[in-house]
Amino acid sequence: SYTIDNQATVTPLLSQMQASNIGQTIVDLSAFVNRYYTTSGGVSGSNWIKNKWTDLAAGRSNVTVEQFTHAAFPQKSVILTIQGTDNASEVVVLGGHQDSINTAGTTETTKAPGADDDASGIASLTEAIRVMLASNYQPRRTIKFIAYAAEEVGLKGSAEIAKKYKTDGVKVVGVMQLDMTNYKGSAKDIYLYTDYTNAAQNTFVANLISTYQPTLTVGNDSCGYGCSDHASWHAQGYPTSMPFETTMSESNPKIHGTGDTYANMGSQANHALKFGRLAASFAVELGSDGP
Ligand SMILES: N[C@H](Cc1ccc(I)cc1)C(=O)NO
Ligand SMILES: [Zn+2]
Ligand SMILES: [Zn+2]
Repeated sequence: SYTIDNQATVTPLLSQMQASNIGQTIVDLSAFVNRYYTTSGGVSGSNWIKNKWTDLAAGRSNVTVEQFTHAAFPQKSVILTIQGTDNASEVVVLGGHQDSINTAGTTETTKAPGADDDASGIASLTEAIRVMLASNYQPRRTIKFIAYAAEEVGLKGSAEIAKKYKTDGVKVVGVMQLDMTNYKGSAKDIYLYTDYTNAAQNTFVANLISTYQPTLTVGNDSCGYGCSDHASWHAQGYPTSMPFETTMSESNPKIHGTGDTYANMGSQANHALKFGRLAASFAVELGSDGP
């Protein structure tokens, strides 16, 4: 039962979140020549996220940041864990992918800034992490933020992690995927994708938006294939949601090339802020539930 009853905690967090911080993270991540899963840029991008999230976690005894080593490629996923208190065995997952790609072929020197796809998602999550940790928020459930490696080449990072969690019997109660959050290409603000996701959780996400961001408009659409890392978790039977920046037909035409830049999104992160706020409300409302 998806109750929304943590307004006293969530509302102040959302007001502390700033588009400028999200924009800076997009700029920093898209400064790597690329973040491809097999290049030095991909390895460096992973280390950048690890260091950034470690800085945010400083001084918090119940917060850890680790890199997940993948068997088949060098780029590591990054996992920040906020350990729960009295319901810690139940886990809430929020993710985005850190890798970028240039469909012309991505070598050591090929430009693939990946500002929207998916530095924007990582940046939205990072701002949610910042305010949650700065406010010393203590969840009852365990909350995990994950920057997946190797999404562009077949959801490889998330597939390995989701399979491991299933094998280990981890009770993941909900997953949110943020992949592309800053290109405002459609009429409505947030589109909840209906395939490879969970309908009941999607209704909860829509209710989070109407409760905490009532001026925003919500639509639905579908990808028709496993279009991001939520599909890896869905395959393992976990409930997922993917709030997306546009309809499928109006998606960002610049992705997977040299033009996916912060400048080409107007050098502002106002759209991504909506998704960061949605991520924070999802994390706190689900994270605050007891056993
Ligand atoms: N396939 C996805 C991009 C993508 C995802 C959803 C929609 I709608 C349009 C485009 C991808 O490249 N993820 O990194
Ligand atoms: Zn992509
Ligand atoms: Zn993507």
